[in-house]
Amino acid sequence: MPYFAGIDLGTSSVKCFIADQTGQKISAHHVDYDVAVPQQGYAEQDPLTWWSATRSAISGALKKGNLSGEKIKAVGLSGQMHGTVLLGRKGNVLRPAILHCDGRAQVEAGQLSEWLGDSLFQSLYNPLFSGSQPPSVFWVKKHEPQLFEKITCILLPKDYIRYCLTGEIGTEITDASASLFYDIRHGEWSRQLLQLLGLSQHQFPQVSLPYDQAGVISQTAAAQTGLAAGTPVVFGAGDQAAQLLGNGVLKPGTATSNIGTSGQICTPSFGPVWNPKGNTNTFAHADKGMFYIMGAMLSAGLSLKWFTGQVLRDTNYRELDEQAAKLPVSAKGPVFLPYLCGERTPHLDASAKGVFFGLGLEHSYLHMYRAVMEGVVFALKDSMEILEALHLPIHTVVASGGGANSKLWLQIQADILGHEIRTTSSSEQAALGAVILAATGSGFYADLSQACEQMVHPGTAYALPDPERVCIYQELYQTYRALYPKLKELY
Ligand SMILES: Nc1ncnc2c1ncn2[C@@H]1O[C@H](COP(=O)(O)OP(=O)(O)O)[C@@H](O)[C@H]1O
Ligand SMILES: O=C(CO)[C@@H](O)[C@H](O)COP(=O)(O)O
Repeated sequence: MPYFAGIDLGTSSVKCFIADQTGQKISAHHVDYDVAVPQQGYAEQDPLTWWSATRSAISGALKKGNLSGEKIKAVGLSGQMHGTVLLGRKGNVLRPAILHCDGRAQVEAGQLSEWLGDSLFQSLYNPLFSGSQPPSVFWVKKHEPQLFEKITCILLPKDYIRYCLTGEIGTEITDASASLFYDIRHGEWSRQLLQLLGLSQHQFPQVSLPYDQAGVISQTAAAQTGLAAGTPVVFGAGDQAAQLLGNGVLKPGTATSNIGTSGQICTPSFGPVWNPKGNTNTFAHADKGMFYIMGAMLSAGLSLKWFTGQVLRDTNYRELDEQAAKLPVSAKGPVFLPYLCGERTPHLDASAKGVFFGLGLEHSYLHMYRAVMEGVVFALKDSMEILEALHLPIHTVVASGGGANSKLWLQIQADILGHEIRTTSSSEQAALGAVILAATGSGFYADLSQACEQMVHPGTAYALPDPERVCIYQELYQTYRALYPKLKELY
């Protein structure tokens, strides 16, 4: 039976997931890394650390499954989006990557948006935000001008890993459209932005389809990973398109509620959706011609990781979940605002900060633990409400990302979002999406729909909204919503 490998380069870890043609997990291994914060609001990772972690994740997965590299018929990729990897003339990394959650370039995002006005917004379909590529590159131009002059190539995170695996430079439409250098309306790298920043088309990779073959595993990468030289590698997709795919969500009507390091509500559409308020994103989906619309928060799983790691100093989620689930839900709070790194949807404010509101002597660490989970879901509800106001049909919600491992968090999502929450059988949805791209690109399936039918299966975990808790959370959500406008000035 043929096996396929999917590599998902997350913000907290890189995962290598090996599956057979039915999507069944054969083996998986992940390697964690940190986000460097050299100054307040900055978020960086060294691409060389990604590559070394990816090598270990691949060789670890092969070893755990007792597999030789020859068993893997094709490799696909998924990865954190929007971030900026800068390469020099010899393909050398010029500086640490500036990540999607980096808040340093808020001024630059504002300046570019102001100078280029509505025509830029209309061609990108998305507002620029700090952490997306154009403001980050503009920041480099202003603050590191000598380094800026050395830039030969601007890449997205997972595209750097593919370059290490194959020696070939390239990108694909899901990640290109989310770089915010790509003019969705005209289907090319934005001439306006390139001209303004003094960049040329040659500094950007060619844009392919996610399931196209990008190259093969090189001799060097084979020696470093255990994969066989010559194994086909497909381009892959940005992690939101990949997790949609790994959940089998290709058509409108279903949304994913993703709690990874960051969090997103995403739903497919047949074309880009124009949102004049600019507080959602419209990016290309993995299937040719399809799009998805997304509301994105910055600190989802990260909020819980921060609270358990830095405050409780106890990361036993299972035990904490069990105890917190016993507390009655109360409309009196406390309420947590999960803006630890600023926020994207709906506020687009890199200066926003995390807050616990309404603490009293009656509250314990468990109330705070659950408030963190609730605050994350309130932020996802903000996104859901905007998508619904844009008349996007959402009949079914599928939970995704590391947060879907928590039964309590699934229930909180059902009660706050007011939808039944389903899951799929895989706990590595974005990596499974990368596997699906590999299986389709290597000709094993005719198209992505057929691959999803065969490789994505319903999970046993689900949660139904409880009418009483739904009412209590509606009240608490009003408090949550009222807090940001009152605090904005103080931030
Ligand atoms: N059992 C669990 N209970 C609650 N949260 C969990 C659990 N397992 C993972 N998580 C959350 O999932 C997050 C990681 O999700 P993941 O999708 O792996 O992130 P990324 O792709 O960004 O690396 C963690 O930060 C943590 O908050
Ligand atoms: O920023 C976005 C989507 O806009 C995220 O999808 C990032 O790409 C990172 O995802 P995680 O590592 O948090 O899962």
